[in-house]
Amino acid sequence: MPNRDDCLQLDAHDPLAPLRAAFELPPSVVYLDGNSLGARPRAAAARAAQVVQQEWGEGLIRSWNSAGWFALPRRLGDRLAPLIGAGAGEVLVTDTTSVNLFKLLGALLRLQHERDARRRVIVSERGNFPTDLHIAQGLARMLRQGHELRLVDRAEDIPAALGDDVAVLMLTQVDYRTGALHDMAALTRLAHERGALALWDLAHSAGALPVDLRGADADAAVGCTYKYLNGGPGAPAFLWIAPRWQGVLETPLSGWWGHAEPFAMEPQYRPDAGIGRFLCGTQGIVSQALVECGLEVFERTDMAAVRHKSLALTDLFIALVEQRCGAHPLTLITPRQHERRGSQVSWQHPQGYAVMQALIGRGVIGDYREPGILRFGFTPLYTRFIDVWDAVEALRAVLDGEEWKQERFQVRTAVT
Ligand SMILES: Cc1ncc(COP(=O)(O)O)c(C=O)c1O
Ligand SMILES: Nc1c(O)cccc1C(=O)C[C@H](N)C(=O)O
Repeated sequence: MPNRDDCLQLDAHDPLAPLRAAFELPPSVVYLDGNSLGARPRAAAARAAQVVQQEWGEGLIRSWNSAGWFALPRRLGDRLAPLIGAGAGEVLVTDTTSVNLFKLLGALLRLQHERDARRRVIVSERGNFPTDLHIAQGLARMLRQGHELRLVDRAEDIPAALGDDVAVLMLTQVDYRTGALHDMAALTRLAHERGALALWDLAHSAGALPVDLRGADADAAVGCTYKYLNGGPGAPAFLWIAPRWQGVLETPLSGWWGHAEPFAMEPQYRPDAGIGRFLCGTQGIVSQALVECGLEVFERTDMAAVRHKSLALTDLFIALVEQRCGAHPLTLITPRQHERRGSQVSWQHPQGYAVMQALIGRGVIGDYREPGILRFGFTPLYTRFIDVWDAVEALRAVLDGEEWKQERFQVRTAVT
């Protein structure tokens, strides 16, 4: 079993180690929550100042053209595309993940309705991130055509749920609670064999592991930029549409930014021929601009190297927790098999909330999800092997010393 010096050696030989300098991280903190909010790229502060002072302050309205503001959602989409196995002109950075889900699910349901109106079921997992399910529920209610959500409790039950009434299989590739990774290609193939379309949420996979949307033959996808892509709090999300559906799918949010000629100011909506039709209205440019700082860092490595380190970090974390905290009631809920694991590790503990607060009190930042889940995200661009060691030592101290029993660690905050 590795010791602290071994971890330092692993860092010394890590080809990704130099990338940590691209991020601002407090020296006293071990940050293991990049699966919720990624760390700040150092370049983001200067970029924000440039947008606010020069582009907005001096350029004023001219900056929509001269600073490329109007083109940002497409330009960022093209820059993000290689990370998710997409091509140029197939991705937009825009709106939120929830809103993009609404647009794409609405578009896919409409397409299926035209092909076979009996297909009115959306299949997903009960454990999917709540917003995905809420958006589907809201759409189904709004459409008033008898659409419904069919939820399975276990991934093994997905095939049986894909009956001939299914319109869309809507899944999140990496589960936000357990970190379990779906086989996107196999499930998409199965959906297609059954006549359904496949819509993927990449919130916990984009920037965390190699994603191949085209290779998997997926139909559409959404994802966040504020997690592993380090775009900043509330940074705009992204959406992808398969080449075969470009110019075919219609957005239910037909706003002027998606018009073929926004500045023709026509009263009649006429969609852009390509991905642009999935824009809706004016974008938050300060937030958009910062996404670029996160994407730039990925251009200094490749996703195979990121995945290699991610698995090494999560393997080490699992092994050390089992060895050094083995006397405590911690249950691993993340799959051990590499092909089934994203870039996070989750443990269930009867006092999970208080344990996480005590850990944060020691400067080791993960987060907590119901029921009783301690969640640790590993971002290979900036997480070191020594961070893994120090996090496990802090967890051991919290558990051995029963620090979590302190009153202050029982207080529930709004965001956990
Ligand atoms: C799988 C998944 N989808 C969507 C979201 C969030 O969507 P939004 O950015 O619209 O709040 C999250 C996390 O917040 C998530 O984990
Ligand atoms: N989107 C978040 C937010 O608005 C506030 C706090 C956390 C988040 C998150 O991203 C949570 C995250 N999607 C999760 O997996 O739980």
